[in-house]
Amino acid sequence: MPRLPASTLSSTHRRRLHTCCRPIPSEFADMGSFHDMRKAQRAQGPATIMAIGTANPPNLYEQSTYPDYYFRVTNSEHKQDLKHKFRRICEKTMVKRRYLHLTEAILKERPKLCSYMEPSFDDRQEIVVEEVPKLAKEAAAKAINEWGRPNSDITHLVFCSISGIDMPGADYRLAMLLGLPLSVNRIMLYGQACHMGAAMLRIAKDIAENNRGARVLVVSCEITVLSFRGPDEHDFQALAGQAGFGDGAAAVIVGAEPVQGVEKPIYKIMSATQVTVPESEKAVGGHLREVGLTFHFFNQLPMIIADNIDKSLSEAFEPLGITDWNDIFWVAHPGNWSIMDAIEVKLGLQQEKLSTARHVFAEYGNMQSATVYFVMDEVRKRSLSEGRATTGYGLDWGVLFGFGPGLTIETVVLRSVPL
Ligand SMILES: CC(C)(COP(=O)(O)OP(=O)(O)OC[C@H]1O[C@@H](n2cnc3c(N)ncnc32)[C@H](O)[C@@H]1OP(=O)(O)O)[C@@H](O)C(=O)NCCC(=O)NCCSC(=O)CC(=O)O
Repeated sequence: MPRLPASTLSSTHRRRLHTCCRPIPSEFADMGSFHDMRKAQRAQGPATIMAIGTANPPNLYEQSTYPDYYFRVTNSEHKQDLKHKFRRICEKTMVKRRYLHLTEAILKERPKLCSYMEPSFDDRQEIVVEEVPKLAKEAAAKAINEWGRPNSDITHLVFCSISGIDMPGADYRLAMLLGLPLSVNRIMLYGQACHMGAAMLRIAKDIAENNRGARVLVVSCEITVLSFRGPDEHDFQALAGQAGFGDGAAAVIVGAEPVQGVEKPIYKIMSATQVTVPESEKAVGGHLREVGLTFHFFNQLPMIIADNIDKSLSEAFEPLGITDWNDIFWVAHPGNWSIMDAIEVKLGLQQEKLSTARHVFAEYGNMQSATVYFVMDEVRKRSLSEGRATTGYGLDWGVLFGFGPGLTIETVVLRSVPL
């Protein structure tokens, strides 16, 4: 199995890499110490993000011309009033452009996807089972390339996608496409939504800190093929979904105790928590049926999120004595423009705090769980290009914030590193 050259790793690192996720070595049995065995299995430092990669399908759609495209390909040109309404909705989103897997050519081959509610699950499923692992591979390969170590050093894979459920799953297909070792420990999370970007960091943190030497490849891939559908004048929510969601994949590599001179920390994950907001089950969600995935949300979603974010932040930052949310850098899942407006007003945030989230949303749309990794990538790149002192726009502490069906709120506390 190819590994880093022996000269690159100290003997301590070599020992750590080899103890990860393997049966307890016999030397510990002789020690007779349960405590020492447990200590040896765990990492000493915090989980650290060491690489980020992103990818999109090649088909770019400008929002300004999307209503014309959408009504043409769905054979809905006769619904001119609805098209005008859709144009206004598209403008309201503030999205400028999006990448989508579906093209006119694909839709011609699969016309059921263009109807409003024709049973079409098989057509949709055939696409996503093939395409989700492929786009995920592009993002993962970029992250692994930045990381600088061989694929064979990945010990865990945590993968999420709303779509593509199959057996063996998209995690298996991705592992094969990347040539990951057969010993890699895989977790596949299907059918969740936007909060999973943050939730997977919570999972990766637990894995990295509890398995010395673990290197976790975290991957998100969202393709909107399950939810694409033609317009209907009585379904505003479906129309709003067609206007705002985009396709994208992202990957990060997480591990504790980075190998000096080989692995380059970007952010340390200091804590990660999830909370479910009571009586908010219908605030945002979806249903997977023969017609594909339908999407639902309350118009009050921005206020529900804004009303609940302060409590999560206070609990997360209380140990650090931070109470002013302008003192931290922000890696936020944007959701939609009104959600960011509501958060900004409620917390009294300076406009620059969510400007990176707004930029990603405008350039790509809502890529659900992948979006927050695009924002994280942009924050560290802008921090570098603007000559800031740290990967967090010069600040030490930051929040990676996500929300999704439940209503589920995820709060991840990040520590930046010096640039
Ligand atoms: C569609 C929107 C741009 C609308 O924004 P606004 O509400 O500010 O705009 P607005 O009030 O002026 O409404 C624009 C047009 O839509 C109409 N409209 C608004 N609400 C309506 C409703 N409930 N039913 C019918 N029509 C409605 C208005 O009358 C108007 O039409 P007219 O012009 O004819 O008067 C926004 O809601 C949006 O971006 N939604 C995208 C979906 C979404 O909310 N995603 C959340 C992501 S959740 C997430 O990220 C987590 C996850 O999914 O897990």
